[in-house]
Amino acid sequence: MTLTAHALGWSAGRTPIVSDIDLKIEPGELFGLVGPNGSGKSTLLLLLSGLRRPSHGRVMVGDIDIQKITRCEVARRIAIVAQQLDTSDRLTVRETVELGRTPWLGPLTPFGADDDEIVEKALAETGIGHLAERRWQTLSGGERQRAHIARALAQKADILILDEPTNHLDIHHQLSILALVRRLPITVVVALHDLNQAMVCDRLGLMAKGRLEAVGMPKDILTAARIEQVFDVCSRSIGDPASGEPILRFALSGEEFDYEGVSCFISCFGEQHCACRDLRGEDAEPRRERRNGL
Ligand SMILES: Nc1ncnc2c1ncn2[C@@H]1O[C@H](COP(=O)(O)OP(=O)(O)OP(=O)(O)O)[C@@H](O)[C@H]1O
Repeated sequence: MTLTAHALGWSAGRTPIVSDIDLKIEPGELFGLVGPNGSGKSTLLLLLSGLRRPSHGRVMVGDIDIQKITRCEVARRIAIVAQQLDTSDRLTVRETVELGRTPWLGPLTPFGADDDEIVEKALAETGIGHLAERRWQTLSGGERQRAHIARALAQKADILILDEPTNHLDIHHQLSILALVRRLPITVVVALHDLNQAMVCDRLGLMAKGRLEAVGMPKDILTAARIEQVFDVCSRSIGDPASGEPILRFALSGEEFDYEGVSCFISCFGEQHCACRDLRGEDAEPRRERRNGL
């Protein structure tokens, strides 16, 4: 199902937080949102999910304006795992995941065997089947995160929105959640801080200062120049020795950065800006000359 933002914006009082977002996310696409802290990723995800009412513009799910349908109708189409979700209810993990079925239940459609099966599958896919009868309050941060993802999967929506789903997770669970997300035959929009993890997305949107700075293929979005401009760090892409897949390495300006066995001093600013540009492989020869001058 297509998810479209038209001239979308949200302001806190008079302060614009997210502005002028035009974006079309295609059915089945894995769309990643990257950007520095405070750039507006979570706000945009809340707007796209219908949990936050836009100050400007609109969000369409398929050809329906999400502000014009009920919360339950939105929830059948869009599931979200937002940041800092919590509950003080004395629920078990299974009961929490069962909440994902709520949009599909009604007086004539009570919780049944099909719902049980969906919940069981969501617990298994997120690797928390063994925690099903545990109380929510006894879970670790990573276990809670996986339970939230299970609840969203159980919702069986056409679009899944995830705000930093790998937060709190150890490396095994980070990779398994990302692999799961990639396998899902639905539209997924995911905010990620790890730019290497973001490389697996079909397309990326780069947020900066509340605006969508660029949208495109990961390799075209995560260029050294853009990373430097938006994140204020130097970066270079190296090939994985086994697969040849690009891996990004980062350094703060002014840090030592090992380049082809040569230790280079990097400065992102002023005269020595060129040293950083050299690391992108644009002009290796002048780099050596300039290094002498550093
Ligand atoms: N309700 C609010 N009132 C005032 N300011 C807000 C509100 N919600 C968000 N902001 C501000 O808007 C900016 C964007 O916040 P948002 O959480 O969308 O950023 P983010 O890109 O998700 O950040 P992070 O990577 O740190 O999670 C931040 O500066 C934040 O402080």
